[in-house]
Amino acid sequence: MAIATINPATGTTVRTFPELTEAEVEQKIGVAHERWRTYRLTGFDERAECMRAAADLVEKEVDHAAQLMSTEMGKTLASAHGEALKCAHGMRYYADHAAEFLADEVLADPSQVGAERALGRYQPLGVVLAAMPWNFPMWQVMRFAAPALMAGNVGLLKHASNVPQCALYLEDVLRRGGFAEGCFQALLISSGKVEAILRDPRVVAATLTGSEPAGRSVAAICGDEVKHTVLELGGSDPFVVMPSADLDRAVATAVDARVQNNGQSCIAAKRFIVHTDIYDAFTEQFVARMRELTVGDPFDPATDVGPLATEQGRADVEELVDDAIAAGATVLCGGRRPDGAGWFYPPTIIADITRDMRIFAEEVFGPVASLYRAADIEEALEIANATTFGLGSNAWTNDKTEKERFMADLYAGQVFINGKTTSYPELPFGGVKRSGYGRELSTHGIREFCNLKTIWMG
Ligand SMILES: O=CCCC(=O)O
Repeated sequence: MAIATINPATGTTVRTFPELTEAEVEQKIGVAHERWRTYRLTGFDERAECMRAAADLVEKEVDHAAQLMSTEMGKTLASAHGEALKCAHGMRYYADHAAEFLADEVLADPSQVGAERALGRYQPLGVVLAAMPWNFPMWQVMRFAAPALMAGNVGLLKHASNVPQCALYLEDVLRRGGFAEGCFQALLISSGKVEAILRDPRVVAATLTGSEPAGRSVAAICGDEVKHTVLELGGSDPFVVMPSADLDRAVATAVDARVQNNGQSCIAAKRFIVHTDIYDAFTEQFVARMRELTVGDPFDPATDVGPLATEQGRADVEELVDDAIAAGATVLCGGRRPDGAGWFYPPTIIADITRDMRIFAEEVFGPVASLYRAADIEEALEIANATTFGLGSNAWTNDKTEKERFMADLYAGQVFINGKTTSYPELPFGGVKRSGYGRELSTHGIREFCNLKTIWMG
């Protein structure tokens, strides 16, 4: 795939970028490695000062940052604004808390291990490669970069090929914030160049947010090299609605959760599992609200749902929907692409899904909701967990016992009760099963790329 800004609302190529040569990549890895040798010795205060200065710049330049995101991948301008501000919040969060999260863990009674003093110390690992996706082109990167830099690591970014300007902006804003040359570099390369980087001894670890095949490939190479990885690989999140739920709130959140980011979020609710007693009432309102949404230009404030980010992405969504229809599923709204330019796809709800349909098992990365009827909580949980993914999950109920059941038995990295699954710097983020492993954000995210060194002094 060419490295280019292609406006998904029109399909026109706005700007292309030459791919780095192998020699240029080699030079950048060298710069990163050299930089790390001194950067690792800087203190938290110095790093925090740069991080806060960069956060100030992101806030000041929020309009520009948002414009880049909407142009490159089609999210609505309002959501792009929100994403840029979320980056600034995450940057400040780690600037404020890194020292506390990475403080020495001193053994209160060192005599237990025959020492005068014993402790665990978090030290940076070195040069880390981040392979990041286009769907949250700034937030996904910054939630790696902020903790990694605050911990004393340096970063190389292999961003998705359709968001090069976002990648270059982030490199630039961190440098202008005061991070020295080489602390964070964007590599404009195709995925074919990633293996050599992962195998380079100067690159010590990798984090990837993206597809399952991409994650498998990075994990296999890093496994071969015995290098640490964190993987966040999509999901097919369940959204269970029980009879005691506040139906209006559940429906409003269902719509928002499914069409957020034009339907392209790994933690978007994708499978709506509704108790039979309220199935008809929920469905009627859900369909009505999905139909009301305005699909169009992401720069128009009236737009709720912009285009899908890539032509291939829309073709993938269409293929899953068409496969379900051909096998007997019912389309309650949407289901057909509009005529005209751009990679638009309408908010869609599909019912009567059977387990042999691809849509039952695969992640739909577009504004398409799959609807299921459950006779009781056992069946709801069974359907919810009948997936190879395990990223986020949602349950709507006001019954105390049911809340406990969902917290205990939804097999996922995150369970949100009566609310939309959302990432927060303050909470761990990650999955189980084929949604990946390791955690981003919170205290856990910053520790992922640290060597917890045991120190024993006699
Ligand atoms: O696409 C993955 C989730 C992104 C987020 O909301 O943090």
